[in-house]
Amino acid sequence: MRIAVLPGDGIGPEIVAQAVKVLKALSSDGVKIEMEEAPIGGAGYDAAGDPLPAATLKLAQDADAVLLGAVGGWNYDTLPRPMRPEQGLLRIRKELNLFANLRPALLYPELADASSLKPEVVSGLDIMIVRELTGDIYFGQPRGIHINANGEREGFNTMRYSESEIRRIGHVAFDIASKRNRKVCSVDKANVLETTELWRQIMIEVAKDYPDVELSHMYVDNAAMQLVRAPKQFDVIVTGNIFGDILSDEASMLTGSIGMLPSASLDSNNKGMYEPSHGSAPDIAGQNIANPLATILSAAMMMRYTFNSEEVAQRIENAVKKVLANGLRTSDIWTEGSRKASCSEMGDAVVAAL
Ligand SMILES: NC(=O)c1ccc[n+]([C@@H]2O[C@H](COP(=O)([O-])OP(=O)(O)OC[C@H]3O[C@@H](n4cnc5c(N)ncnc54)[C@H](O)[C@@H]3O)[C@@H](O)[C@H]2O)c1
Ligand SMILES: CC(C)[C@H](C(=O)O)[C@@H](O)C(=O)O
Ligand SMILES: [Mg+2]
Repeated sequence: MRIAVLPGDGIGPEIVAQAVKVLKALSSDGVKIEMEEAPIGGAGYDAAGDPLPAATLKLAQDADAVLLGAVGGWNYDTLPRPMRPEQGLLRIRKELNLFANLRPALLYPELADASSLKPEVVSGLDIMIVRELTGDIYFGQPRGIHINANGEREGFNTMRYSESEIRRIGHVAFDIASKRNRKVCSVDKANVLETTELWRQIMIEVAKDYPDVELSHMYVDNAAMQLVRAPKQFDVIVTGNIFGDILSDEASMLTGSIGMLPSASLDSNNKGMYEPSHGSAPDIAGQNIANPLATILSAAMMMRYTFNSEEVAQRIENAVKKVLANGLRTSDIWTEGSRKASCSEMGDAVVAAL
């Protein structure tokens, strides 16, 4: 297993170091893993004047999988847009054709008291959010800020999806639902936006190939409300890039913290990049207090999706469960009666539990 390790910025290096510890522990147990590190985001800009240095992209292209921390930081916000850390992330997703972003919102029973919702509303929660990742308003042209006919500045972006882009993410969602509880909820804003009216039409077409999977549709504003009212009604949610970005952060709080939500970003051959759903958390960077579990659980997803090793994936997930069951918590998921752990202590505990 050749893994490109891209720690990035802020808490990125702190949380990635914990996932690397876990991978090294597996490696010393006979799983063959080679890892090589490279800078991305602000670290890429600092090292090579580019948030996605050519050497980093090459390393990622040559690897079987990529482990990424997070990118971004306040000191980069005034750079010209192409130089900003977030552009490095968007470019690597596009370059590697990682169109399918899987964000599982799963409540570990031990964290029921850390969830933003009452235990009876969230217990047993297991939702898979399938977010399209290489299209939508993120990439649509034209975009920019120009002077309009009234002589004032005007900002504009274009929400755009082609039929084939919608179809391929639809198939990913239905394939996943076939192996779960056979329900896909497609989230759109078809009452207002043509792009998502097409989205809905294509989802209905894709559903014809999956007679045992039930398709429903929901407007995104209602979906945001339903996620906190009755989240267990969902099995698989499929949605576009921008709605998926927002809904997955919302769903993370049902699981206790944004620090618990892993992700896999896959191409059509399950080559993938694995990263927590959260960002570089500049407000807590450098303090060794970030929750590394989303990153460690992303490494488990890497074993499952790219390396086809369900057994190793479950070993990592079971180790996380064990640590939580033992009452260890980083500050974001800490509740009365549990023991507070730093980022590195949490990583050490998962390694010990392996
Ligand atoms: N995939 C990515 O690399 C990614 C994702 C989101 C945001 N960002 C970037 O990160 C920077 C900060 O963005 P933001 O503040 O909006 O979002 P964020 O996710 O970085 O942080 C939001 C809040 O959640 C907390 N948090 C996040 N991860 C945590 C963890 N593992 N443990 C404990 N607490 C955690 C932070 O401390 C903060 O209070 C920006 O530059 C943004 O563009 C990057
Ligand atoms: C940093 C940003 C480009 C990114 C996104 O919007 O996709 C982040 O919020 C995420 O969820 O991975
Ligand atoms: Mg996001």
